[in-house]
Amino acid sequence: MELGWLLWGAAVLLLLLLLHVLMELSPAVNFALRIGLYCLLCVVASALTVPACLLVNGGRTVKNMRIIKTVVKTFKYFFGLRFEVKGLKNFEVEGPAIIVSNHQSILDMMGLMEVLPNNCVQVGKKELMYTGTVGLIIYLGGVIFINRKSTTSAKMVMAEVAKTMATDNVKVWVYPEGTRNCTGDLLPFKKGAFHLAVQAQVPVIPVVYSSFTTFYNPKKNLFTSGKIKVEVLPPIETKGLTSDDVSDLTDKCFCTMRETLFRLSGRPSEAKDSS
Ligand SMILES: CCCCCCCCCCCCCCCC(=O)SCCNC(=O)CCNC(=O)[C@H](O)C(C)(C)COP(=O)(O)OP(=O)(O)OC[C@H]1O[C@@H](n2cnc3c(N)ncnc32)[C@H](O)[C@@H]1OP(=O)(O)O
Ligand SMILES: CCCCCCCC/C=C\CCCCCCCC(=O)OC[C@@H](O)COP(=O)(O)O
Repeated sequence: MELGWLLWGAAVLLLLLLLHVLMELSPAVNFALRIGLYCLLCVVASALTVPACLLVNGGRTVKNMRIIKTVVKTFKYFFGLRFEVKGLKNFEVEGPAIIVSNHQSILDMMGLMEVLPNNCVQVGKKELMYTGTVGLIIYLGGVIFINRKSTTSAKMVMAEVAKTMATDNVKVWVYPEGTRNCTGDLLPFKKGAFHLAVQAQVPVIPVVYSSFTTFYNPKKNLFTSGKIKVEVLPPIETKGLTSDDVSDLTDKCFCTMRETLFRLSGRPSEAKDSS
């Protein structure tokens, strides 16, 4: 029996050693293992968090986001990631708001939870519902699912949100690029978030994460430890704006966020070029 355990121990040690050597030798293996670990963490942590959410809050509610946030905030230690956050006070607006931020990777869930204010749900693509335990925890957290392939149906869901966010007093977090983009720049913004803000007459709060490109690049199999600067910018008021003003509001927010992204990522000259 004792010899059996000893052999198991030796086998596990050997496996860990082999993985370590492979990770040192091959960036592709290193990248795959680190991303694999992230996905595994999400799946396992979700499986453990689902019962906690059900026991504490009974079902699908934004209150579950507090529990999810507490769990996800520990993930950064596994990957040697650090966040430097500024401007959290800008979240302290009276009542609901639309929060918009840049979206670089699935790793963004760590940055999201690092700063997520209370009573805040995200808008997510409906495909996320079918990611097993992760889909279940996202559902329980109250995420609003949209079908990106159908503008009509996405608009209907968001119009409904515009009606309920005041009564429910929730903030809504939208990634206006509409997809992940890890180029160090922003994609042109979709307008849904800004229509929502104007329809509900609530402020837009931009949040900008510095570029991941120095420590994370799937094309180059790069994923090391790193520091992410996060800035919560002052709210942009929408009181009195109408649907005719949505394009200007979108452009204004885009320019402010792009300038901030370049500043945080150490690219000040390009920020000047874009203005
Ligand atoms: C414990 C362990 C846990 C582990 C883990 C936990 C994680 C727990 C957190 C999970 C968090 C998930 C986070 C997911 C993150 C994503 O899934 S990101 C992807 C999904 N999100 C989005 O796509 C949001 C951004 N997209 C939009 O807002 C888009 O505008 C829409 C609504 C989808 C529409 O798409 P589109 O048709 O391609 O876009 P767009 O060109 O803007 O609109 C077309 C026309 O419709 C108009 N329009 C658009 N929206 C509207 C509107 N609402 N009203 C009126 N007109 C409108 C536009 O003005 C435009 O007309 P024109 O101005 O050109 O005449
Ligand atoms: C029974 C089915 C089993 C399926 C197992 C799937 C396992 C998935 C495991 C881990 C995934 C962790 C994902 C955390 C949530 C990430 C949210 C996110 O970043 O979604 C991407 C979305 O914003 C934009 O998508 P695209 O860039 O347009 O694409």
